[in-house]
Amino acid sequence: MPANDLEPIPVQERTIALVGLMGVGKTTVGRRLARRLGLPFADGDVEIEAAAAMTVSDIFARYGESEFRAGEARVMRRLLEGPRKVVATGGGAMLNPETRALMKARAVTVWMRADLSIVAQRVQRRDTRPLLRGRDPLEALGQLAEARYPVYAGADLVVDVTGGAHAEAVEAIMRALEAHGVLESRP
Ligand SMILES: Nc1ncnc2c1ncn2[C@@H]1O[C@H](COP(=O)(O)OP(=O)(O)OP(=O)(O)O)[C@@H](O)[C@H]1O
Ligand SMILES: O=C(O)C1=C[C@@H](O)[C@@H](O)[C@H](O)C1
Ligand SMILES: [Mg+2]
Repeated sequence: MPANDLEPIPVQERTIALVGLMGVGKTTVGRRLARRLGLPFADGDVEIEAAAAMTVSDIFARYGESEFRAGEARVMRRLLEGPRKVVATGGGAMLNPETRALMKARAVTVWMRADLSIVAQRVQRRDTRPLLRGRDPLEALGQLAEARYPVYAGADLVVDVTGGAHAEAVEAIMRALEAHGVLESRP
């Protein structure tokens, strides 16, 4: 069904979709946020890996990025059409126009934004990101930021998560969700 045919849903019933660059904390913060909200958690990359029975790196290596993106769009559709949850999206998921349209209809999108220097340090911990492999992380992330920030900027909420611990990022997102009317006000 095209995204436009889906009934718009109230903000309090929407899935919370975290978007932003690789390494900004979508997975690790998203899992904690879901626990805090008492919602299920799903990770786009994990779901793609489960569907393909291979790692993101292997999908890129064997089939190329465009196949990965097609699979990513299918997984995002399933996650966004399903019950309310917190979703950590893959860093490139929001670039797909269909996924964006579904997000608009079904989710509250939260752009997690952090200084590139911090993100560059974090992504060096694991070599699981094919778009960064063999490249200077700060330079590669800078190029991705240039191309993607205008897209991420279309998110419903922008939360700066620079520097702090995971718990601080969760708090910052909770405050933004509250201000947006997604959560009941807390005392
Ligand atoms: N606020 C934070 N404080 C400390 N470490 C963090 C914070 N956010 C993320 N990290 C660490 O940075 C690394 C990358 O985080 P994470 O995997 O959650 O990012 P991601 O946005 O899901 O990236 P990807 O798009 O590659 O899946 C992890 O080692 C994580 O523990
Ligand atoms: O930013 C991206 O394009 C990517 C981010 C990761 O989450 C993975 O989806 C993959 O490594 C591609
Ligand atoms: Mg992740």
